[in-house]
Amino acid sequence: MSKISVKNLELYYGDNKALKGIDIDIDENEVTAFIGPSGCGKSTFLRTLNRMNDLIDNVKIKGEIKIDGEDIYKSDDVIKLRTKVGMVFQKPNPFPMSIYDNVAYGPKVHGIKDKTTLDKIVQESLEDAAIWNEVKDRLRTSALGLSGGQQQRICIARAIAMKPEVILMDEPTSALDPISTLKVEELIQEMKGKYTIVIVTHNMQQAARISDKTAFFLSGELVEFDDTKTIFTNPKDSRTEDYITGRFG
Ligand SMILES: Nc1ncnc2c1ncn2[C@@H]1O[C@H](COP(=O)(O)OP(=O)(O)OP(=O)(O)O)[C@@H](O)[C@H]1O
Repeated sequence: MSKISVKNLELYYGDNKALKGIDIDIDENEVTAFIGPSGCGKSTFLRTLNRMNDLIDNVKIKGEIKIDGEDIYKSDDVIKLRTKVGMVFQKPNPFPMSIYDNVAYGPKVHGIKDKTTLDKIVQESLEDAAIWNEVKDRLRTSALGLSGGQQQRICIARAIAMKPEVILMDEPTSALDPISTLKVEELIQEMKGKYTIVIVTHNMQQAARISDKTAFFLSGELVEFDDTKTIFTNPKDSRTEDYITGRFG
């Protein structure tokens, strides 16, 4: 079933047309990967899905994005949208506070004060982010003392604590070493089924390993979107084939 439905989406930064009419349906509880060369609009498109581009000056957006049938640009409740559609960034960016407070932060801002409830949310989120066992004895120490890979899983736990339905990830492993990358990839695999995950990656092997569907972007256009297996073994468009075989990009 499609969770996110995008029709003829165009985005301009000033006069620069960065997205040129994107049409895509993203299925629920799957991992969808966005690939393509630098500057093709992957991150821009990802950010439209929870209106992060609203924060950038001079951005104009046309077209339609529906999540669960609701046009997200027609609603004024951006806070509600960003609760439903969480985000994990390229560089792990934990807040300079304890591990516990990082994860409890969002729920607290949303008015949850009861300690037992917060304890439960923190534990469940850290468990879901596959990092509970590594940090359960040091919840009150600073998240900044963790390794980069652990910090990224704390950031994923922080996103999970808001009980999102969709999680957007912008190159979540590009700043991590291979072992941490593997852990985050395994985590993404475990998370699907429960969450709709959309991930931008420069790493084609990663897209092939973890995603169900892959979208290939080029110069602001969505060139091809299909099952990951098809994209990597039998693409229909010659530009997709050129890219995945390393002929450019
Ligand atoms: N904040 C911004 N202001 C103006 N132009 C921008 C901004 N962000 C991106 N762009 C432009 O939009 C186009 C698409 O950029 P975007 O970052 O979405 O591509 P990308 O595929 O994610 O690239 P990369 O893989 O290098 O991150 C580029 O031409 C870029 O210069």
